[in-house]
Amino acid sequence: RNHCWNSEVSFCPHWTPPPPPAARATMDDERVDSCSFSCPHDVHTVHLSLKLRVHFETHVVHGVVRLSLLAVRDTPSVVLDTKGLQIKTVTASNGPASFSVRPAHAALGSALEITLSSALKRDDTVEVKIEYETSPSALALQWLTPEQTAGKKFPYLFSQCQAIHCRCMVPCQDTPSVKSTYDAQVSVPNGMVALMSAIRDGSDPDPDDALRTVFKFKQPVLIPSYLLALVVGALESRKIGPRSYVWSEKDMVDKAAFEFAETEKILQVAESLVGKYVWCSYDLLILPPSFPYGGMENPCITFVTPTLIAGDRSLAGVVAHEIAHSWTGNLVTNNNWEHFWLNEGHTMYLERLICGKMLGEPLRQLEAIEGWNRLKDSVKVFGEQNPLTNLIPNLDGIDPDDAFSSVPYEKGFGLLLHLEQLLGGQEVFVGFVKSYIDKFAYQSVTSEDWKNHLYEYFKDKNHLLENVDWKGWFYSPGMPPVQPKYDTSLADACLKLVDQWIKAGDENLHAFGPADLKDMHSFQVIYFLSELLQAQEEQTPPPFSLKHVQMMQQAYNLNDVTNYEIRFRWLCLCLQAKWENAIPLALRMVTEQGRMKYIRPLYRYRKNG
Ligand SMILES: CC/C=C\C/C=C\C[C@@H](O)/C=C/C=C/C=C\[C@@H](O)CCCC(=O)O
Ligand SMILES: [Zn+2]
Repeated sequence: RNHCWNSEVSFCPHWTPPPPPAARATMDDERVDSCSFSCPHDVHTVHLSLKLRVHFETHVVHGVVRLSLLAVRDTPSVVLDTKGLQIKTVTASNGPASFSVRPAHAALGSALEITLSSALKRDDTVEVKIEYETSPSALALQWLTPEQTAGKKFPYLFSQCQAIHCRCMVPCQDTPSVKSTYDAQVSVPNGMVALMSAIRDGSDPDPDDALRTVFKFKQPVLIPSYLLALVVGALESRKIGPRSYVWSEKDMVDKAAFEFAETEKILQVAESLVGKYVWCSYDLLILPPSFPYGGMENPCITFVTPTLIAGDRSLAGVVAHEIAHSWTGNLVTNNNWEHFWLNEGHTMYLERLICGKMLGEPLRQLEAIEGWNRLKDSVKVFGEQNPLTNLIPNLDGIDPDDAFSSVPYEKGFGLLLHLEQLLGGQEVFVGFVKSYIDKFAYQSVTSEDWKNHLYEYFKDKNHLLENVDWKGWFYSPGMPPVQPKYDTSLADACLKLVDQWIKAGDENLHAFGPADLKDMHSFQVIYFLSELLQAQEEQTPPPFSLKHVQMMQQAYNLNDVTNYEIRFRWLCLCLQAKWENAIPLALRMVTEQGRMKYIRPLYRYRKNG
């Protein structure tokens, strides 16, 4: 049941990766990535070859990286991104090289400038080899002691490179405007397994240390640096489909295999919408509870939070999201982080299309309605005049982590749903999305590239596109200029129950009971609570009293619900109504897992008293 790592050495034996595109013409305008010091106008990293040794005793990764570089114009030097790295040696294949590490920027780290002995002419190639060490405080790397793991016997390490943390792990061009293939060898203590965002390519005893094992990987598909990923731990696997395994520590792996058993079906639905999956394998890694996100779309192995394990597969929508990223984000990539909505808005759109195909269109519509509430929450937290609520924000001098919110996801989705309704419906608009993916696959694009293709694809409907308030959608803060229309057939029952609760006086709260929710899908319960929260925060005075919350617990026993999406909204409602009994439950939720989507809002209630 637990396959031997080596027995899957050639997991994709007959798979030939797609040919990379012809190198895109050098960008005419000096479009820069304000989050990177590297110079994509000078050179492009075509391939990285990594040799990493993971040292748990010091929380350091020792690395040797060989960067294969292609000059896209004449240049005497190469500039890479680093953060907290100790650069030991730098050599170049075209002769002696010197290097200097520039003073550090708080968020962006330090530029590593490499001066070559002979300048590069356009189309020249050169290999630069760098020996370095990471810092124990590298933001990209989360180290766990054995006590912090489920098994308690081995330590654990996982990476999170999106958006600009790869530079803490490898000196590189840490910008999504550059895409490279990679191969890697990772040496770890015996008894532990290393996995990367790549195809597994076997493992061998470490020739330099009998107490270590070397795991090998290859990623022949072009990826941006933020999709480089590494995990090392006492990992086991279970096969869940012809091209998929789940990986986790022993105690979680069987539950994960059940929870994500529909992965292959989701992959096939996605392929039916937007074409062939080019990454060969699709595995899922269930991380320890401290993982800060619902999922991260690392190629070949999506990283997910254990909070998705609801026991009834009801939270697999995140897996649909991460699978969708195999096309939007990982194949067609935002050129820089100001165009992040291209990654996330299209992926939300595909995620909800998959939901509609698998669970029915009414549920896609309900997810869309709930998403509008998510967008309202983010606009409220940032402030409706905050330029970070623009769909395309200016990130000069801003750390992308500080700009992160539901805006690129839900304002981006809202624009695409609006265009679907404007331009002829779902089947028509999915045709555009597939055409956008086919045109820009393996490339990095801006919103201008996307918009030009939209106008080209719908050349007979440009009169409709001319009426779209592009400035309002792209470059204005706050809520969008237009709200899409929705099929409210599933939402209506939720809104009716909300209305009943809000209108019920304290004296007749006994009218409510478990039958109210019995026939509701979990998405409807989530939306019911979401709407109650909206009412609490939008109405003065808040319509939901402490008595209401206490009676709702009596009617529905939501304290015992384990579905994190429901539990999170319920505890927010309890804290909003200042029910002190909820405080220990909320403290348990913010300490037993690290997903920021849940932790940040719950702590805001503490701050607001
Ligand atoms: C305008 C913002 C521009 C760039 C931000 C990019 C990355 C921010 C960095 O914090 C990384 C984010 C990673 C997100 C990963 C998964 C999310 O899709 C899920 C988030 C919500 C959840 O937990 O489900
Ligand atoms: Zn995403």
